Amino acid sequence: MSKKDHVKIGIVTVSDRASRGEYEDRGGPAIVDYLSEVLSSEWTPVARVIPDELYTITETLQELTDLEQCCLIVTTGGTGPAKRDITPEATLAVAEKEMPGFGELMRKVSLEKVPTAILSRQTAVIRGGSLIINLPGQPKAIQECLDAVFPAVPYCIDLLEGPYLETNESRLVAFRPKKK
Ligand SMILES: Nc1ncnc2c1ncn2[C@@H]1O[C@H](COP(=O)(O)OP(=O)(O)OP(=O)(O)O)[C@@H](O)[C@H]1O
Ligand SMILES: Nc1nc2c(c(=O)[nH]1)N[C@H]1C(S)=C(S)[C@@H](COP(=O)(O)O)O[C@H]1N2
Repeated sequence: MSKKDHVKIGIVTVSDRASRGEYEDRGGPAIVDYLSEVLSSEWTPVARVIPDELYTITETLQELTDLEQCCLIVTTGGTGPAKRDITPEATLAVAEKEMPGFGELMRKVSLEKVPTAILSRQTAVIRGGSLIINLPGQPKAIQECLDAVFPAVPYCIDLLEGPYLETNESRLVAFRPKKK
């Protein structure tokens, strides 16, 4: 089976309360909806809802990269300053390379929406063939952040020698400096 036939995208909700069932997870489904709208090529979500525990987050990210071989993993939640917010630390703990431009751009565009955007320490990293992107927990932050960075995501995955992601160009145009 070629990589193109089996494109997996990891979706990780990091929330104590959603993982305990105290509220319904709206973050994971919002990421699935976003990707379904933007991507025209086929893909399969691999979703997890986990608590804000360092070991659980690193273990989940390792599973989705090393075992599931997801080309892209999007996390939501746990990026703020509160004691239990440790998603960026867990992401950096499994990283081979940090991609600081993602966090910089997402905070810049988010600041046009909310003054508290600077409270998110969200980042992005590379591990093996996976790009991991952190998003804040507020479900509305998902589209706000992904619209800004997603044009660069398919080319980043090309550079990782992953699958060729295609987008619905009426919704979002992927920028590829070098055409296939
Ligand atoms: N998965 C989710 N589904 C729905 N709403 C969410 C989700 N995650 C976060 N939120 C909302 O966004 C707010 C900020 O998210 P944050 O990640 O800081 O959560 P929190 O307040 O630390 O608590 P928890 O980890 O229990 O979700 C939450 O208080 C909640 O109202
Ligand atoms: N686009 C966007 N970014 C945002 C927000 C938002 O509503 N929209 N919320 C901010 C708030 S209030 C916090 S505390 C931080 C961290 O959120 P998290 O701990 O839920 O990840 O993200 C910030 N970034």
